[in-house]
Amino acid sequence: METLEDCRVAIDAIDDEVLKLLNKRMEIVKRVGEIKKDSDSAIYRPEREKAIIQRLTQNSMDQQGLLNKNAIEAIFLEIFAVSRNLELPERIAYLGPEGSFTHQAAESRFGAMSDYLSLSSIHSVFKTLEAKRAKFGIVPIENSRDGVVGETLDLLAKSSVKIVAELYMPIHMSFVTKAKKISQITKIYSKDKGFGQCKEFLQEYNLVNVEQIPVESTAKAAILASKDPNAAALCSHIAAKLYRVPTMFDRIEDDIGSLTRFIILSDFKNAKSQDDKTSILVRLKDSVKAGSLVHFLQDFNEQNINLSKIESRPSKNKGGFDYWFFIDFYGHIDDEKFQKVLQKHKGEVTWLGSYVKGEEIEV
Ligand SMILES: C=C(O[C@@H]1C=C(C(=O)O)C=C[C@H]1O)C(=O)O
Repeated sequence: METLEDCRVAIDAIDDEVLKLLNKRMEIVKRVGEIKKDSDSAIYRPEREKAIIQRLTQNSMDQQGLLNKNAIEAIFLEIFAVSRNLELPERIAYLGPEGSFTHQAAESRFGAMSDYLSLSSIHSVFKTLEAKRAKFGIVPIENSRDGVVGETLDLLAKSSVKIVAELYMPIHMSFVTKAKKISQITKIYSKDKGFGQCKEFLQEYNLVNVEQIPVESTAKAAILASKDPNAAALCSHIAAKLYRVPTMFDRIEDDIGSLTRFIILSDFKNAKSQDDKTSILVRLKDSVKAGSLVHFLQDFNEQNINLSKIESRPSKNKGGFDYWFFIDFYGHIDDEKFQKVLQKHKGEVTWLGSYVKGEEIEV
């Protein structure tokens, strides 16, 4: 294969094969959809998707192929999304506006072709799921730098919707503008936190004296920058793409390692996998009595269950100081050892979801 033309002929032939195989795959996917419909089971099976990616990554390594895990994930997550839509199109509600980081997280899981619903608050995402106006919801739950999103925890405590998956996404900020030169920029839009996250960049590029205008979201900032050739925005790259504002600098955040954990909400229970996490809400009968939390945690310890997180929140139920605990642990709600703990704490534990342990996704 010496010439460009030869290579292109070979690529075309391979693409024809790939397409044939994809169509063959989709025929089987349709049958899976019918089987699931007959048995009334969930379309989205994150544990199966994760197992496929792991198997293919291993295959690729064994074959010494050029595709690494990130590349395989990028291709196959899109294939899964198209497959699920073929089985049954299901709407996904997310914390908007379009171009928000949550939108980016949603697209990374549900692909570009799904039926999305942008909502203006976390509360509306929960309400929409409860009213069955969408099958899935996606909201942020914590950031590695800023801590938990209190509204999400409080709504999980009240709502019947369950966590069915989690994912961790690096939060990268871009400096976007229609201006040709940095010196032409007279104002910068972003969310207040956006300015806070990019202080060093603004200093380095002598932009601290340029007018900074805080707006409701980084996506709104991108919209405003798209309308003014002398304005810039600090926003996500998806917002820049969506509102067609060219990126001047990428990854301008001060803290490169900042990750946000997002949860995917729905109304079903996942089957067990090899690598699960479970979230529960614990309302101890006497949360402030010395030792009551210690005793509760000791029961986990005795069963050899490892916790990944514990967070206390004011219950907002009583006048004084009364706390609830949000606990994440490794395992599934149906594990025998967790059922043993549950037996001892009847009435104190609410199950919030069991799901495959999430990984950091590349964006
Ligand atoms: C096809 C299925 O449904 C969905 C799509 C998958 C796929 O395209 O491979 C895998 C898991 C499910 O989220 C299935 O459950 O096997």
